[in-house]
Amino acid sequence: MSSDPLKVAVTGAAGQIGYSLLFRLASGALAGDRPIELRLLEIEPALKALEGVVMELDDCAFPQLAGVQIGSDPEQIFDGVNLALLVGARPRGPGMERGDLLEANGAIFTAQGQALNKVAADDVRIGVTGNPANTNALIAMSNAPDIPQERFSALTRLDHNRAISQLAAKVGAPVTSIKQMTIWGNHSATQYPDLFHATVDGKVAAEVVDDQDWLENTFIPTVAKRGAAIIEARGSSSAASAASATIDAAHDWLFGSADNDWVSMAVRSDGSYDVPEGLVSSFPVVTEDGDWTIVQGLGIDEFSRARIDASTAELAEERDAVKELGLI
Ligand SMILES: NC(=O)C1=CN([C@@H]2O[C@H](COP(=O)(O)OP(=O)(O)OC[C@H]3O[C@@H](n4cnc5c(N)ncnc54)[C@H](O)[C@@H]3O)[C@@H](O)[C@H]2O)C=CC1
Ligand SMILES: O=C([O-])CC(=O)C(=O)O
Repeated sequence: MSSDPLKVAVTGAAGQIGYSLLFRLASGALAGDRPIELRLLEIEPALKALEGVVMELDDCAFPQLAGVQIGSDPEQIFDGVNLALLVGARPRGPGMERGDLLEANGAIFTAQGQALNKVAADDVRIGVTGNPANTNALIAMSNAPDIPQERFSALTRLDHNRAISQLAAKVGAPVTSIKQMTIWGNHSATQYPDLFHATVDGKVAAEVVDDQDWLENTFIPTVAKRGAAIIEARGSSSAASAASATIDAAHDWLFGSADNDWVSMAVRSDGSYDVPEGLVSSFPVVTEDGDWTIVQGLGIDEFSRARIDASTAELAEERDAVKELGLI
C-alpha cells in the first residue's frame, strides 16, 4: 500500500456527522496505518466552529494524521483529493421526508460536482452521505462529466448495517453470522431490505426467521424508518452511526469487501435487475481496489420485485424533479 497520505475531503465537516467522522478517519478506521490528510469544507459561517474541531483533532495527536486544511472554497479543498465524502447538506427535521430536501440541497451538489470535476485527483472516489443521498449523487455525477460515473456512490450502508443488526437480534445470532444482506433502491422509506438472499450461518435468512408477518410488518418498516425513529428519539438525525457507515462503505470500496460476502451501495444502474439505467440505486455489490461490481444472477420473486420497483419508481420521480429544476 502506498505510504503517501490519502487525501480525504469531508464536506459539512463542522456538522454532527463530521464530529464523529473526522476523529475516526484520523485514528485509522479508514486506512489503517496509511497517513491521511484531511480537507474540510464548510460554509463560511461554520468555519469558526470547524477551527475548534481542528483544535480537538490536534489535541488527539493522531499518528496517522498528516495534515488538515479547512476552507469554504470547494476548488481549493477538493484539489488533488483521492476520496471525497460529501456529507454537508441540510438534514431533515421531524415530519419531513428526505425527498423534501431535494431543492435545498441540489445546488450544493451541483457546485461540488463541478469543483471535483476540475480539481480532484485522477483516482478520486466520491461517496455521498448528505440527503437525499441517491439523487444528490446523481446531481454531483451529472455535473462532473470528466469523472467516470462509477466513481460516485450514495450511502445505503447505514441501512445495510441496521438490517444486519435487526436480523441478528431477531434470530439471536451475532452480527458476524449474517452475510449477503442487501438494501435495494433508495435511501428512503421505500428502500427494500432483502432477507431472501441474506444468510444466517449460511442458511437463507427468510427461512431461518420463518415469520413472513415479522419480515413484512416489522423488519422492513423498522429498517426503512429507522432514521425517522432516531430523529424522534434524539431530536436530531443519526450522526455517529451515519459516520460509522460512511467509513465502512469507503473502507470496503477502497480496500475490498470480505470474501464470500457483499455490501450494499447505491451506484449508477446499468439496468441490472431491471432497475432503470442511470438511476443511482442501491444494489448488492462486491468491491475490490476501488471498483465495485453488481452481484448478478439473484432470483427476484414477486414480493421482492414489487418492492424494488416501488423504490426505483421513487428514484425516477426524484430524477425528474431535479431535471425540472435544471440541476442535471
Ligand atoms: N445517507 C445516510 O445514511 C445518512 C445521511 N444523513 C444526512 O447527512 C447530512 C448531514 O447530517 P448532519 O451532519 O447531521 O447535519 P448537520 O446540520 O449537523 O451538518 C451539516 C453541515 O453541512 C454544512 N454545509 C451546508 N452546506 C454546505 C456546503 N455547501 N458545503 C459544505 N458544508 C455545508 C453545514 O454548515 C453543517 O455544518 C444530512 O443531509 C443528513 O440528512 C444523515 C444520516 C444518515
Ligand atoms: O433519516 C434521516 O434523515 C437521516 C438518515 O438518512 C438516516 O438516519 O438514515
